Amino acid sequence: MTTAPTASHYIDGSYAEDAAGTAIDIIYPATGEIIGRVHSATPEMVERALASARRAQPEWAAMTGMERGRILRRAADIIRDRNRELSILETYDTGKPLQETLVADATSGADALEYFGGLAASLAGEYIPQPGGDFVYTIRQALGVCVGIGAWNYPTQIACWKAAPALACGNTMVFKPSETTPLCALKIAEILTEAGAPPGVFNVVQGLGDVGAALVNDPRVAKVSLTGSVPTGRKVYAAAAAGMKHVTMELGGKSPLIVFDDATLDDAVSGAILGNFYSSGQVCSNGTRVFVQKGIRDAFLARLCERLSTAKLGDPLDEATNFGPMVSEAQLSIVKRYIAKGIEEGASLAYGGKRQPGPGFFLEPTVFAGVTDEMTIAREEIFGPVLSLLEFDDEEEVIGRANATEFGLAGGVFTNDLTRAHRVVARLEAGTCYINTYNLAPVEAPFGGVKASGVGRENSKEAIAHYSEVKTIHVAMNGVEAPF
Ligand SMILES: NC(=O)c1ccc[n+]([C@@H]2O[C@H](COP(=O)([O-])OP(=O)(O)OC[C@H]3O[C@@H](n4cnc5c(N)ncnc54)[C@H](O)[C@@H]3O)[C@@H](O)[C@H]2O)c1
Ligand SMILES: NCCCC=O
Repeated sequence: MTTAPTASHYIDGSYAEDAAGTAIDIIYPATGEIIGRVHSATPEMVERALASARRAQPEWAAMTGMERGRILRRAADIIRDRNRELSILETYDTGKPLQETLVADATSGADALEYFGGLAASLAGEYIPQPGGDFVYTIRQALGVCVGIGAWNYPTQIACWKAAPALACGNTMVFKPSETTPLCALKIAEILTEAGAPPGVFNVVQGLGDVGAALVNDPRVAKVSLTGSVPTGRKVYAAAAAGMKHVTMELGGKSPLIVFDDATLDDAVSGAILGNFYSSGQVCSNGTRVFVQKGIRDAFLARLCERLSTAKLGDPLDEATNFGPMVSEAQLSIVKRYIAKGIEEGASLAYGGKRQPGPGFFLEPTVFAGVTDEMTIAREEIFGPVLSLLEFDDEEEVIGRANATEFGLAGGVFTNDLTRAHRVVARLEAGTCYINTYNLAPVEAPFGGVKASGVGRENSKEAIAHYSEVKTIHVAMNGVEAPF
């Protein structure tokens, strides 16, 4: 299979190139090899993409929801038919093991297109009766041209989670993938065209932050949906506010995972593994602060380390591999700096911590014990395979400590006392909570953060409100009275 893209951008229903743009190497994280190259969008490419999206939007919005939905559902079917090929591409883009990408990426993208394709026909307003037979009705209208900006950890999923609700509502989109993972969104654009989306409905341009900023600042853009870090979120939110644009902000986290001493030990350890080491720890909602009640702390740590010793690091394209490399040398360096900081500040390295010799950006799954709330590794998002284990005595204490962060993306509780579980999650300051499980994100359920972790929700019926607006129409049936 060839991984090099046909061209850098996808505009107005076909691939487009402008070699004048700065070259961006595409690096396979498992080997460090350059497997392709794209060019950052020049101002001319940005203009072409936005003009195309603007041109296409009224006609796309004028189609019935049924017609738009049919195209999205056809795209979902094509994605499912090509799941293996798309999963391999996702693995080349990100380094995530094929074992994972086969079930979590293109499939999740297909779920979004299928779900919002199904909803499209039912997007309707309300009829509101008024005295004397007058009435009000509302209609739900598209916003216009939307911009999607992606992070590098889930390139297929992020493109689809943004495109599917946007397009279902009658918007068009210009999507800018992360410069680290430029491949997958191009395939989604190609598939949408194959499924029948008219030219300009979904466009992809490559580039770094400057290209993202050019899109966000353009007056033709009505909405911006960003998946990225909190610092980038602050910049993009501010730029969007200047243009009074709608936003969805899916940002970073430092989520708590609370394990009470009555939890089923192996389930709690499974939750901690899913919440720290899936995708080599590069998941926004990860429960990286694992609070374990004192009575089971030693047993928990021993079992966690025992199970980590069975992780299979290696060639991500080998389906037996279940732990891949970090996405880039740069991200690996960031994480290594955090590991050094953890040691320097007195946390005890209980497992891993080392880069794997050889090519690629492999870092061992890493566990710190004896972590305290003030340590850097307990406060900042690391975005790598580093779990911090903290101890606690009681419920009240742990809720206070769990919430003592600027982030609010997710949170989890493991306990067999379900009354306590519901009581605790009700008080966690987080957009998504888990009881006796962790890190699920089905398309039917809202996903997003509170506090600095974000604004708005992706997925579920909630996302419709973030990609459309309601128009209110008052109708008089009995003439009009006026004071003079
Ligand atoms: N909440 C979520 O759903 C979610 C999901 C995945 C990742 N994330 C977060 O993403 C981060 C990791 O991804 P990253 O390193 O790619 O994030 P990042 O913030 O560095 O970049 C995200 C995107 O924003 C673009 N960008 C940068 N500066 C910009 C600007 N001024 N204007 C417009 N666009 C700009 C980048 O080119 C990239 O496409 C982590 O913090 C992680 O938690 C959040
Ligand atoms: N599978 C959900 C991932 C979202 C954040 O990284």
